[in-house]
Amino acid sequence: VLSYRLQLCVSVPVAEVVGVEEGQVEVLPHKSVEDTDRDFTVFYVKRSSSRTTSGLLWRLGRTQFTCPSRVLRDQWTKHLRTALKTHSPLRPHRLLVFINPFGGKKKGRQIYHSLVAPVFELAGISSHVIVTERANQARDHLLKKDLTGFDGVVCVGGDGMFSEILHGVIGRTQQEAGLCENDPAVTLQSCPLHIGIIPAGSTDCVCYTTVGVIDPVTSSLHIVIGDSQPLDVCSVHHGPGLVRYSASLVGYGFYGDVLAESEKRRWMGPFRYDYSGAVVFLSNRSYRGTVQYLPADPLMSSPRDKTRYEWVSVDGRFKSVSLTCMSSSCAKSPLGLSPSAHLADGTGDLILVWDTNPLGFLTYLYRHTTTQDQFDLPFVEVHRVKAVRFTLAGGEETEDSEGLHGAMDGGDGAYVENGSIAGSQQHLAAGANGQMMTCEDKTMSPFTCGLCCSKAPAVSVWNCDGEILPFPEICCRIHGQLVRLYARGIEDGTFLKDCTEERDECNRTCIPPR
Ligand SMILES: Nc1ncnc2c1ncn2[C@@H]1O[C@H](COP(=O)(O)OP(=O)(O)OP(=O)(O)O)[C@@H](O)[C@H]1O
Repeated sequence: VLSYRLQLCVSVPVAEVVGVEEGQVEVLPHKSVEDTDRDFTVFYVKRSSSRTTSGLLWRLGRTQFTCPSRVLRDQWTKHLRTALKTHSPLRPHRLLVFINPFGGKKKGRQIYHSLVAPVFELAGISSHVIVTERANQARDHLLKKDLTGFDGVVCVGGDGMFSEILHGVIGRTQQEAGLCENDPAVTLQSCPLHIGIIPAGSTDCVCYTTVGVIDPVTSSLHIVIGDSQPLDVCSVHHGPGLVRYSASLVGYGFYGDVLAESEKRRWMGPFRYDYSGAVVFLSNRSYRGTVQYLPADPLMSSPRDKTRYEWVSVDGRFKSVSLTCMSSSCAKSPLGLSPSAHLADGTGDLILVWDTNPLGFLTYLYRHTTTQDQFDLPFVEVHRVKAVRFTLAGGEETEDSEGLHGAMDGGDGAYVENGSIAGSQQHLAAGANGQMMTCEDKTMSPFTCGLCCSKAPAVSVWNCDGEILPFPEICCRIHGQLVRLYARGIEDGTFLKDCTEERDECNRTCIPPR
């Protein structure tokens, strides 16, 4: 606990002290040092509530101390630095930083050098910075190059850039562990490298969901103090192989169509999403399909309780089928696609929106922008799941997920590694081991045509974290806590609400005991 002589008292947990410097020092917005013999400056995390977002903005707080002598000053700085090392073992020392210079408003480089690098330098972090020259450069680097000595990887960019780094970090870990990523039944190894996200994209959904604000300084402070937030990841498989990993949204129907439309209109910039959303909404499409899901444990289960978790199958016509491992919130939808989804409980939320009339679907979409419950509608259902499989209606089966079924309907409800991809599919079709629900009664007769297209397509595409998957038949498995982010989830800001002085310009910090 630090205190100083004026009436003001600032309490800072050691874990939130960013650095200690001799002299009277300023770091942001510009570095200045007045080197005096008896002074030292302590930098720490200072919170302030954001009027526009749910999370708390973090700022670099700064307090100067004057000691009676230089000897005493040196004792203070030495002891404080030792305390930081002892109390914060997860603080990174060396980071690999990838900057996408073309993400969002193309300000990645500027954001990093003016707001983030000074904070890293203050915290004594050495960084190796790579400004990417092409898509997938960061992923390839992580898969192939020597990563010895790095504690973490920092992504300066948006969700697409984060996805690249996610694929690189997961792929590298499985390579080194000798595990086959193609087999959905294999339990993947969690990744030792932490990932930090400095938001510099268009949507920055993963950053918003895991930190609560889109703010480079807040994110850089989470990195330097070594915060650690585990994250579930979904692997998406098609045929005999892995297609992609997803941290936020795997969506078919509406969300797939919006992405496909917006890709055609890249020239419009970020506005293309709103425009494409309107076009797809007006085209009023819905798609037939069969969704099979493995429900998550309803209550805490024991590996010895011999409970069988059975696949559930639903068949019908859907406006959208979405699977998300996190709430997937963003500035436009502050509570997100599934507001109570957990970041790291090993489950995903499956949201089925049955075919309905346009007004009903508009209500569903609109509720994402408000605090109203978007699941409290008769044509929407949501399930907490461990795995999902989607096939086109008509009974054509693909071979992709038979291994998953075989491995995952085992007696203790746990995943069982099973090298063979064969043979356990029949029980689903026959309904012997799963529940088959045909929900024609929930399904409205199809709208064949909307305002914007003359002929409704029979099949949509999947939107996997902003990438189009052109094949409809996929199976997905949630991998609990596969990666770790330098974050801590969204902090509760209610304790700041009563403090009228805690604004950006305020020098005080009010921190409740943790
Ligand atoms: N140097 C580069 N040139 C072209 N594309 C790149 C480069 N570096 C990265 N990319 C690719 O650009 C894509 C988009 O980048 P990014 O996610 O950073 O920005 P965004 O699309 O504006 O933001 P968001 O994904 O949050 O909407 C990523 O899929 C990434 O693979």
